[in-house]
Amino acid sequence: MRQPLSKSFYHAFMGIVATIKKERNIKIHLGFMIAVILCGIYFQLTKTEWLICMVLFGLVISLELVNTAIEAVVDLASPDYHELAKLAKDGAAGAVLVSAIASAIIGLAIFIPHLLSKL
Ligand SMILES: Nc1ncnc2c1ncn2[C@@H]1O[C@H](COP(=O)(O)OP(=O)(O)OP(=O)(O)O)[C@@H](O)[C@H]1O
Repeated sequence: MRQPLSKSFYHAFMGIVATIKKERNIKIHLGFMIAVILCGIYFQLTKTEWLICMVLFGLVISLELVNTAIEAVVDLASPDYHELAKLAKDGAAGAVLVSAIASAIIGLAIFIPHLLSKL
């Protein structure tokens, strides 16, 4: 059944809120995000650098939301140990890890030159 667009947005927003409440990892990512924004303001990042940061924030947070959704579905479908459940959970967690490592490397490439220019 189709639901109004405003209701879809409401459910999507509540999904984000529920994940933030439930998952420790997304809180850590949000903490890093706030730290990067504060550092970005301090170092006066260029427009392109801000856009790159925004894409990376979106990527990591989105993957964390998908990871939590996969964990919930796996717990529902396979409460007992199963190799496929393990593959699904570990693969989803791996996707978050890959995006976080890539973001950290790109973040360092953006911030280190700004840091050096201040010395
Ligand atoms: N039903 C299952 N079958 C097989 N392995 C599982 C199952 N549930 C969890 N695991 C294994 O245990 C690991 C931890 O899962 P668990 O659900 O306890 O934590 P998590 O919710 O994935 O972790 P976090 O909340 O920190 O992201 C998984 O990555 C997976 O390797």
